[in-house]
Amino acid sequence: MLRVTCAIIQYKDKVLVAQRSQNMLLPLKWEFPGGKVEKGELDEDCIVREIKEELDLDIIIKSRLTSVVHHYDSFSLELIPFICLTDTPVFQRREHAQILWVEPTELRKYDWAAADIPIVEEYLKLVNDRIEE
Ligand SMILES: Nc1nc2c([nH]c(=O)n2[C@@H]2O[C@H](COP(=O)(O)OP(=O)(O)OP(=O)(O)O)[C@@H](O)[C@H]2O)c(=O)[nH]1
Repeated sequence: MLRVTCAIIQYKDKVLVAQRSQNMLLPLKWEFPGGKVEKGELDEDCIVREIKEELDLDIIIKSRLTSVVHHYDSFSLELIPFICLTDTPVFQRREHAQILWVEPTELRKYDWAAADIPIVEEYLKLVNDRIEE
């Protein structure tokens, strides 16, 4: 099965969300940036590489969330999410239609790729648990 990593990148109180471009698979759906794990590559190395390639952003990995197996009509994937940190909000937009820093409370507004929905929910639960502590 296709292994894909994605990053919930945090900067201060915001997280980065990206809209796939019209000519990508799942056009105009929102996702967390990332990409396919290469042969022999560690998931952790993949996400750091993809974020550097797609956004020219340096990240450090904070934690890993639960992987999601999802079956789209034309392919299946395992999506492996990481919570990551960066120390600058400045990124390059190289592949996506839009990339935005948003408040976690806004995350549910976006038209997510279906595989990302459980990841958004797990992340929101973590953020909310932290606020209630
Ligand atoms: N990056 C990313 N891909 C996702 C997410 N959710 C999701 O279903 N996908 C799907 O996972 C697949 C691989 O993602 P990708 O196109 O970013 O991978 P990549 O950069 O390595 O592709 P490339 O072969 O064009 O270089 C895509 O079909 C995409 O639709 C997500 O949150 N982030």
